[in-house]
Amino acid sequence: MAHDLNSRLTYPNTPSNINYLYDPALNKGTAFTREERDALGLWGLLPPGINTMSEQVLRAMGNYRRKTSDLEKYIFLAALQDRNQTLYYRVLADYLEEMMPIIYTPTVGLACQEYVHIFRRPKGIFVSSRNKGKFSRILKNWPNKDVRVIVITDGERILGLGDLGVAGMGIPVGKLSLYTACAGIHPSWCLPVTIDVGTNNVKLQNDPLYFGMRHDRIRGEAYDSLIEEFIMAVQDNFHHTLIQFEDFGNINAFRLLGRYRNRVCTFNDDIQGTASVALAGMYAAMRMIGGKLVDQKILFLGAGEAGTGIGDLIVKAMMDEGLSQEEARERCWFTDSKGLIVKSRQKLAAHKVPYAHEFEYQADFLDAVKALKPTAVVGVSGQAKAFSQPVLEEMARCNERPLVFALSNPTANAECTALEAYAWTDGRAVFASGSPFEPVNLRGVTYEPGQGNNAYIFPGVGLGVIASRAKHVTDEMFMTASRVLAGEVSQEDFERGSIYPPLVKIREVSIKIAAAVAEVAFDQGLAGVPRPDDLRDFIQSHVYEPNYQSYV
Ligand SMILES: O=C([O-])CC(=O)C(=O)O
Ligand SMILES: [Mg+2]
Repeated sequence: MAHDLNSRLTYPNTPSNINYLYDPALNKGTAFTREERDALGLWGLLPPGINTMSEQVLRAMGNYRRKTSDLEKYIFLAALQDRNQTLYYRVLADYLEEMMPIIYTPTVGLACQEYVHIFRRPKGIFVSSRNKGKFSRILKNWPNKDVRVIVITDGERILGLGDLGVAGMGIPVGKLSLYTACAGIHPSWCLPVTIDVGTNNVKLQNDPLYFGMRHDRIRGEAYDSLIEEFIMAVQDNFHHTLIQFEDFGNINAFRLLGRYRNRVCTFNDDIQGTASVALAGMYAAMRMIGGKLVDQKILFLGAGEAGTGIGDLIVKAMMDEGLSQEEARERCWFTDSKGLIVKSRQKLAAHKVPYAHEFEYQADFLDAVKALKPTAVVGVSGQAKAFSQPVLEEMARCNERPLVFALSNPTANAECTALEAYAWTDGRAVFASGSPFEPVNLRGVTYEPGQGNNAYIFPGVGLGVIASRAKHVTDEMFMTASRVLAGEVSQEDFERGSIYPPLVKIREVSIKIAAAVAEVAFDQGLAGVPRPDDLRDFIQSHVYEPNYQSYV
């Protein structure tokens, strides 16, 4: 079956000779064999010599490393994806650690900010307020009919960078590259989507090169009906398609998740994927330093999607360990832009209410840390440097091993750097960040903290859901993914200061997560296929390897 998948021709019609060179899904460049050149009429359209894929990788890497800025590297890889998809995924698979910070956070953030300036070719599908009533027809314009996973954004909250309108498209594109690179989801199954409902970013609206809708963001019923139309258009056109919501604003994200999670196959990565990777970090930290999850007192900086998502999943995990919901919630505390969330605060958004405890209000984060003495601080605010020296020193004063998760993205938005986390806690912090940091050397000790990024979660969860054809994506699937991920962290990882496995293992880990998630789908009666005898084999049979197919 694996062979079938990897040798499958994805072209809908019979391609002409030139399509073999210009369709990125078909192109092999100088690697077309003699026999293929004979059969497809390619002689003369290529230099006469024939390269192996390894030689092509060598050339691509030479060109990649010649680029002197990260943005240029991003543009190079985007162009490689546009011309030779197989080689692009080969290079990603072979050099994932090196390329992850380019195709993903932090550089993808910069690429979105510069999107309308660096734009070459469109990737994915754009629907906008202009196309209202025609979404289903627009999806028919997409050449691949077997779409299994969509990542959609409306560009309102791109990483910690805010409203980037249609320029948010870089995010679905990047996430789906990771679906293929990390979990071997076939590229032809992947569809990035941006729904352009306008932007409130005045700078973009006034940029002469901006090519999104220049009106303010549509809100209320008009907005909801565009989303509804899109969700229905997906059901009309494709079967069993997972829809991942990405980087929507808080004002919409929770409501949409609530509305669709039991109707279609969907999840919100910023709420649920981030929650799952953070919970995995907590589980791994408990293995590393001893202690129990239920004994933690967690203070979140930021009460948006990530914060609430993490809080809710941690509460479930604590309930698994015997606490009541009430008791579990009492171990999670939140601050937002107005300070500590407590009972006496007026007009709290619905998702914050369960965490409004009886306590003295604190306007300032440092004061909240001093008053509460948390065992963990989790930064999900997008506010660079909010874990200041006094905050981290206070954490180190009341904890032998304070947990410090600076999860905001990209790197420049992290609540503290790795160096700050170690330097201001005498090297005792258990640190994780959403975006990558270089290893830190402090007084002769080297720390290589892990990346607590949802990239460890969504590709594997997605593969498990796609393979099992699960009807819905459940919290149990994310909790299972957290346990599997935490279990993959080795003693060696702990010794270098990491509570996540190294990125080189991400493919192997994603496949384990996928098998465990599929198991949950079968156990919960949500699967759309019969339970296979060997789950591992079954998952493996859905995994794409970036090798050239033979055309003769
Ligand atoms: O994309 C990432 O690196 C993680 C994420 O979902 C976000 O920050 O919005
Ligand atoms: Mg996101």
